[in-house]
Amino acid sequence: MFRYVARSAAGKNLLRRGYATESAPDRKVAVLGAAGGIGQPLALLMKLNPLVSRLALYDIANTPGVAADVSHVNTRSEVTGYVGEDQLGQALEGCDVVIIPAGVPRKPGMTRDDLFNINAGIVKGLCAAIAKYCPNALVNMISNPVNSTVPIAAEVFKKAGTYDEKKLFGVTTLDVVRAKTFYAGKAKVNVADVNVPVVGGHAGITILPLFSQATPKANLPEDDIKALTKRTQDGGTEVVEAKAGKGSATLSMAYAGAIFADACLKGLNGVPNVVECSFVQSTVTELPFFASKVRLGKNGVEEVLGLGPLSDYEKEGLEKLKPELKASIEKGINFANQI
Ligand SMILES: NC(=O)C1=CN([C@@H]2O[C@H](COP(=O)(O)OP(=O)(O)OC[C@H]3O[C@@H](n4cnc5c(N)ncnc54)[C@H](O)[C@@H]3O)[C@@H](O)[C@H]2O)C=CC1
Ligand SMILES: O=C([O-])CC(=O)C(=O)O
Repeated sequence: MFRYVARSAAGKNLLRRGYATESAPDRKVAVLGAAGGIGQPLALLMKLNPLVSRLALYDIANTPGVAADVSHVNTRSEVTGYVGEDQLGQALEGCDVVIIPAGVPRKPGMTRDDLFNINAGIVKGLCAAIAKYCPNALVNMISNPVNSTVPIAAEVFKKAGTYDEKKLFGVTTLDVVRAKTFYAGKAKVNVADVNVPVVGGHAGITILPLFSQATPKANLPEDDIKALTKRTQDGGTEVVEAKAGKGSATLSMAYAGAIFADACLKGLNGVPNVVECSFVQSTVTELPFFASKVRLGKNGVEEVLGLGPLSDYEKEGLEKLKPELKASIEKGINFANQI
């Protein structure tokens, strides 16, 4: 375990002095996979978040350097690096939010499901440790394929007797981030004003942006909506191809992961009306997990919001995505339950 807390000559803890946000409650956040492409910038962004008081950075390698580096940033949280399975329990103990970007990323030509064989086992192991060391934490699952890793996590928690459907989230915020950016460009509106819900799941056609509900309204022609939908669905592949074998989205994902974790922390702290899209246990459709708008509160999910009115094109997209999403969910459940 590596703890990096700046101390004055008198031994006073400098990182805990003089910040206006110190009245915010103590909140411990862990990043599992913190030395990776997403993990490093995400660690930095969480270090910048004044709602975090303790930041635990865990990976199977290279966390001491990342933790030392991030710990020098003069913000509220105390940073501790943990490396290797022996230190996973300490990293998790007392956590309010656990963010999981651990696992392998895609290379060109791969689907997210091609990552299943490696990442399913990684997620299963990490979730077993969460059940043991911080069963009440909100879990933000980034590792792909999210459509399967979230159901795996749910099964692991059920087996451990700790499952609370209000506390498990598949992070689909990057789909929303992309939909907002692409819509703003096409509609020529200020991107900061844009809202677009994205529902379904987090792979290919299971990603369903609801541009009919986008604000500010722009009345874009149907062809533009179709092109925006396709670009949002293929956003991850666009990055994978541009990186040409060096991985998938990391910087935009860290940004998206930081937005979602911040929303979770605000909900825990009692900030009213915090709403983000996320892949959660759901009764919005007949599928057991589904991404939609979710209101976050003191216990995690406060309310899973419905889809709202859909255009005919979106209704068609919704029916088309269901078989693939159902199969990915079942694949995760079956994996977690095999002996
Ligand atoms: N939900 C989403 O929107 C997105 C998800 N992803 C997914 O996030 C995952 C990570 O991507 P990158 O950071 O680019 O990969 P990366 O390979 O750069 O980093 C992954 C990190 O996980 C660590 N790791 C591996 N096994 C571990 C274990 N058992 N415990 C803790 N750490 C472990 C590795 O040591 C490495 O540092 C991938 O599965 C990728 O597909 C990526 C972008 C967007
Ligand atoms: O496409 C990938 O493999 C990574 C990812 O999930 C995304 O960027 O949306």
